[in-house]
Amino acid sequence: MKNVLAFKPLPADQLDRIRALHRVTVADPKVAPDAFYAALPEAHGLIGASTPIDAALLAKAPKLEVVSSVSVGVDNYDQAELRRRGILLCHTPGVLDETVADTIFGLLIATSRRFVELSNLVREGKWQNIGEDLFGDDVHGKTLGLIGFGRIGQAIARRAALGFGMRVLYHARRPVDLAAAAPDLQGKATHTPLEQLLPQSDFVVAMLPLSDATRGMVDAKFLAAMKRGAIFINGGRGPTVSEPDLLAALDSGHLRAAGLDVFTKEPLPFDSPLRTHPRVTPLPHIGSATHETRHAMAELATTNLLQALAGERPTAVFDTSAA
Ligand SMILES: NC(=O)c1ccc[n+]([C@@H]2O[C@H](COP(=O)([O-])OP(=O)(O)OC[C@H]3O[C@@H](n4cnc5c(N)ncnc54)[C@H](O)[C@@H]3O)[C@@H](O)[C@H]2O)c1
Ligand SMILES: O=C(O)[C@H](O)CO
Repeated sequence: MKNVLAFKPLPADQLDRIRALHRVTVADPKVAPDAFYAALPEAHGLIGASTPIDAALLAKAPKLEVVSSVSVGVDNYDQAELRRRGILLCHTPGVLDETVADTIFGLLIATSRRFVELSNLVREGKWQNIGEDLFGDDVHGKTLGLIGFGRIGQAIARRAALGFGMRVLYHARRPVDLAAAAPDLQGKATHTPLEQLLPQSDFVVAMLPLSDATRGMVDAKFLAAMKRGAIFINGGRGPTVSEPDLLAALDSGHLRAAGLDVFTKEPLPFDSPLRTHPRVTPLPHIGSATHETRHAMAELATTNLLQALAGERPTAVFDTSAA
């Protein structure tokens, strides 16, 4: 029997799976720091999400064998320190792709058809004539530029190309072998250099992990290269975008709108201009937040944790060797 510290609540059935084999403490360091730090020195496994795990915290956990994240993104964890200490890092790729792609498509439609702004007219009793000044733009038939074309990017491309008849261009670290990875997208998504993708796209969707290479990638130069009147959506990680540069591009009228599920600082600070900007549709990082998908993520994270504690290779280990 080993010691597991759940730093976020888990569904009861997944906690039961762990409790059947190990001792479990549930303590979120932001809510119950005393209980969390009391359990940390004896913990063999950590499971949870959205809490930074840095070198100082890891130094207090000498017995740790595995950190199992209930997320696919692992930028919250000090990967180099985990590798140095020989601690496995596990995550939840794949099980959330379709749900996150649904959310991103929702943002595409909401921004282009001005759902929030026009819904507010109804709520405020201001619905009168819907004239040209309140029309939106079509989504179907337009060009989508995807920045990041991994599991989720491909699920977005599928909706765009197969469901909405869109032309799909993508930029990634390297071209994807569609015949092997996504045969249904063959001939329907084209690897395109960024400098050609940006001026051609009516919508640009960033679906990038946060790394040294992607931090601040969407800056003034990137935004200026976008087509005038285009819409920008961020579903990856907030710090991949310079928020001041995005606001400037919106205020100058170069971009028509932005849909944002992620922000540099979360929860979004009350004084952020992005919170109330009339042409920004902000969401509170809910890409994967459905009952079904969050349960599937917790289930995979639990499986990863139990496998690691049993000395088996977990289903989804994140490769920290590049850190
Ligand atoms: N909003 C949400 O709730 C939510 C949900 C899930 C994932 N995410 C974020 O989305 C990210 C992507 O998830 P995924 O499962 O599709 O990952 P993935 O690893 O399958 O795909 C990542 C893609 O980004 C590309 N990429 C990485 N670095 C790049 C660079 N420097 N330049 C250009 N392209 C680069 C890769 O080539 C790949 O195409 C996650 O890491 C996470 O941060 C957000
Ligand atoms: O990376 C992820 O899985 C999402 O952003 C949820 O945290």
